[in-house]
Amino acid sequence: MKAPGGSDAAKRRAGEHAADTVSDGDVVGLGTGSTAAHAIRALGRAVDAGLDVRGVATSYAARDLAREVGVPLTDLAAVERIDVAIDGADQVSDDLALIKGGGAAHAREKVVDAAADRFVVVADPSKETATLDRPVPVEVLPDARATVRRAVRDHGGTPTLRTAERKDGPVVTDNGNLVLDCAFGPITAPESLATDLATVPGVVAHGLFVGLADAVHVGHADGVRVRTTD
Ligand SMILES: O=C[C@H](O)[C@H](O)[C@H](O)COP(=O)(O)O
Repeated sequence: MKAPGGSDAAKRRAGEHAADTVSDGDVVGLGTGSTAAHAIRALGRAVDAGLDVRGVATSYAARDLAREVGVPLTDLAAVERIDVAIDGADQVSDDLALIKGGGAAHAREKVVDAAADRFVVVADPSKETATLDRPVPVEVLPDARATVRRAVRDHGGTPTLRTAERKDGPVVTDNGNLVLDCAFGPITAPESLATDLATVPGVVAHGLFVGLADAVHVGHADGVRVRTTD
């Protein structure tokens, strides 16, 4: 479930600004979505100009784009740590908690973003909010969808199975699983909800990213504002 789109120019400024922080020799987590795509394209140009990096893709889409623009890739399964991850978000709260997974890529994104020494979020101002309140994407094992639905309701949420737009039936993730978009209203305690959802059997990964982001680069008409937790 995608957030209503912000300005592409703002996304591009944020993506390019974050790509500029990558150093020679870095292993770089390549996020998914329209904002992270600008960072991948900027990295491709930097590689053309001589930057030596290896990318770790968070989805088929990120991998295909990296190949297209010439960012050399390594496998997620082959790396133990990542120098910097650059990734988008569907919502960013005042204290840099995130909702991710609008493109159903949050399971691999969480592995990559959490493994990064520096996790940089790229966003446009439409993603900023005081309190997270969008539905939380929850990737589930297909056979666990009914039991997970019940558990989400027990935690006060309203789950909706994500359906595909140009295919009949549900969205199937890059990992072969399904996604429940779970509405909780305003999320005043994201850390405890994150723990509750992570412990439900059958949940592969959810889209609440709490305490992971080191910085958020927000693109504006006149430049980029960098937000940190400090
Ligand atoms: O699953 C998708 C990801 O979490 C994206 O990073 C997120 O949906 C933001 O995408 P966009 O930059 O296109 O708004």
